[in-house]
Amino acid sequence: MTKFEKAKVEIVHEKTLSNGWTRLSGYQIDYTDSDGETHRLKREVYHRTPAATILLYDPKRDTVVLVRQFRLPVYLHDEPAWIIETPAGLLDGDEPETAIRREAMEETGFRVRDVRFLFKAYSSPGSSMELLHFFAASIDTTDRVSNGGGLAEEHEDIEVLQVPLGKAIAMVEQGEIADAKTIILLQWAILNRELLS
Ligand SMILES: Nc1nc2c(ncn2[C@@H]2O[C@H](COP(=O)(O)OP(=O)(O)O[C@H]3O[C@H](CO)[C@@H](O)[C@H](O)[C@@H]3O)[C@@H](O)[C@H]2O)c(=O)[nH]1
Ligand SMILES: [Mg+2]
Repeated sequence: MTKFEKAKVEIVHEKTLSNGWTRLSGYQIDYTDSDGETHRLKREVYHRTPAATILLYDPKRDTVVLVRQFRLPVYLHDEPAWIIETPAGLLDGDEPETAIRREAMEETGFRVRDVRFLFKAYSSPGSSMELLHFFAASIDTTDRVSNGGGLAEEHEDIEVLQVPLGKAIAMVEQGEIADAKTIILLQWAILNRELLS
């Protein structure tokens, strides 16, 4: 018997509060709690679409490929806002693997050969529907077929970095890498890098 055996949820009402880049909805739900009592709750949800991210690891050099770009939400924290992340992008209706191959190429110029699906994770489940698909691939210098840098028509302005894995981990500890998906993939690399050699 789990705590939530009596719990259930009924959606009573949904209203679009904002319909810009991301739709924001206000919900009223009848939440029956673990004691069997029903309460009407208000919750707001960002309808983020699925996305994917990838660890590009060069086993010969023990380096990872990271991207640096401007992120407005970080700027609003008064922090340095050109932050370092693993390559990532929205699926835009494609299968996750197709999408991550496309994003890796657009952002870094690396053509990904074999790709390994790792896991899916909700990036912020209390407020956002975003579900991130995590991948890893081994690359070497010959797989770099263009400069990457992102799509000019979307005003993407991306710097491509090739960083020793040990240095990237030190950058997490020093706060120089502060993006959750990136930290997850770097830690996966420390635990599992022999799978990519
Ligand atoms: N017009 C408009 N464009 C936007 C907005 N927000 C982002 N864009 C543009 O939308 C494109 C999204 O690029 P992707 O590479 O597909 O996505 P991403 O921004 O890298 O997203 C990834 O990282 C995010 C931050 O960690 C994640 O939130 C996201 O799910 C994904 O993993 C970029 O050209 C970006 O400038 C907006 O509010 N308005
Ligand atoms: Mg991106």
